[in-house]
Amino acid sequence: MTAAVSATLVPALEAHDLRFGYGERAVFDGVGLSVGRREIVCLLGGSGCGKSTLLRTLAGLAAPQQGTVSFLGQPLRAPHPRAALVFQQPSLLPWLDVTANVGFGLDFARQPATDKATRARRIAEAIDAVGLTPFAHAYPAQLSGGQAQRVALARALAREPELLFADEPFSALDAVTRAGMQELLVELVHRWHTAALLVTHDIDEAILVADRILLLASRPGAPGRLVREWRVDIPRPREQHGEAVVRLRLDIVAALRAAA
Ligand SMILES: Nc1ncnc2c1ncn2[C@@H]1O[C@H](COP(=O)(O)OP(=O)(O)OP(=O)(O)O)[C@@H](O)[C@H]1O
Repeated sequence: MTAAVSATLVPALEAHDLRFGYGERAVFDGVGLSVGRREIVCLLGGSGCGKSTLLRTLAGLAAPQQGTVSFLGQPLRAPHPRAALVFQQPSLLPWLDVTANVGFGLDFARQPATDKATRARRIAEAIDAVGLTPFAHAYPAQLSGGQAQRVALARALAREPELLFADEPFSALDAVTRAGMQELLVELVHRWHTAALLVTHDIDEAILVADRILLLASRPGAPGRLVREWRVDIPRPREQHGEAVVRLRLDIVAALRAAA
């Protein structure tokens, strides 16, 4: 087998037996998962079960007290330059316009150096992909919440990541904007040939977006654990009221109740 072929078999992300806690209290324990190349995995769970903490640990922002995380087959001990993050708040710099905010994503520590032309191309392509070319020189205060989150997405994509970590990226948006952003995310992940790990508490969002759903749940006082997994083979675009979607939603609701 050639090196190129074997490299494609290495998952984007792999974690084994992870534990993280504050003091004596474990937030999650015994967590193992993987995200394949170009795969969209949703980490679904109720409020407070440890989703964000797990995402931070998987992204190298928090060190696990037990277990290992590998990114592209290598142990991960700090945020990886080929990974990008999007959070609930777009966290744009108010004194920079859209182009400069997207470019800022290329200036983070440990990003590979890019020449001026490549940098400009990557920024322009990412802004175009999220439909904001007419706003390329607008400032954050001139953007709607949905547009600001598009800039955050463009800032992540301009880095050409192997894996996009997203923590409830659309939960602050209205329902219509949110539906559009979910479709856009799937389209961009496919177009950029990246993988994505999306944290959400929204069952419908997980079903509409994911290739695979992992359910994280915790009983009161107990650490969060991955309790179920679903492969979502429903063809896209997925209809919210389609038979397969409704059936999967019922199954997830039942699993959430059983885990509570
Ligand atoms: N800095 C901290 N110190 C102590 N406990 C914390 C800290 N950060 C989070 N926690 C606790 O860890 C648990 C998991 O929090 P986390 O934010 O990961 O959950 P979540 O599933 O993402 O919740 P939500 O969906 O409401 O954002 C919660 O009980 C929270 O109170």
